[in-house]
Amino acid sequence: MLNPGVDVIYRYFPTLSDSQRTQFLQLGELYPFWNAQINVVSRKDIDSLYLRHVLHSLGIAKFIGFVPNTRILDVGTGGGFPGIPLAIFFPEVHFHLVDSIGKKIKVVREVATAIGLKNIKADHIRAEQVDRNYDFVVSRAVTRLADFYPWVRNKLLKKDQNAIPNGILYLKGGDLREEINEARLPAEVHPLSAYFEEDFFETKHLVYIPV
Ligand SMILES: C[S@@+](CC[C@H](N)C(=O)[O-])C[C@H]1O[C@@H](n2cnc3c(N)ncnc32)[C@H](O)[C@@H]1O
Repeated sequence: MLNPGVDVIYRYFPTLSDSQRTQFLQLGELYPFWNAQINVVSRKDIDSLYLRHVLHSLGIAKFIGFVPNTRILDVGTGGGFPGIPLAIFFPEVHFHLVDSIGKKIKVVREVATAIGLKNIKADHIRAEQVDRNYDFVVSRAVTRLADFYPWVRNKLLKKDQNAIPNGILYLKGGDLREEINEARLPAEVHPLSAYFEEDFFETKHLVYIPV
């Protein structure tokens, strides 16, 4: 099957504005360009950018519609996933993208500047060193939940302003039971196959941990 292009994003999110559609379209040129210089997405995956990276990141937007001025930390964002697709989707929400590898943050900044994203700040810093507070922490494929949770549990604001309590929204593949049991957390697991019909999502989940 041919790898889907930006149309897969337009199809699952039919109410995007013209400027959002343009921004998503621009990602299709920017990521192959930057990825050839600084590896942020596995090279075999770059042809499936929209399905495996952009749409996957937007699984979070199917689960929750953040209210304006929500503050979100993306831990271990790499080249900007899930933070950049979410920042395009939620232009009135503030995103802080961090990664411990500086050259990945360079790619995030270059992409954000090129598409005119104003609602993100990207910093080369380890998650453990971030000293601000947020409504939600988002992340994809960084480390096991048992290790991840201690990095971020003190960074969540007590006061909720969204439809669900503040917490962690973690995109994960594979069998999660062992990991969730190990972390001993009150995690909810939401299969992304409930939102997206492509085979890729059969094994993909969104883990929500209210804090
Ligand atoms: C497998 S990559 C995933 C990148 C991105 N989230 C994605 O899904 O494409 C994991 C990333 O987490 C970053 N990372 C690992 N530990 C970190 C920490 N303690 N603080 C910040 N970033 C970290 C790594 O530098 C790497 O870029």
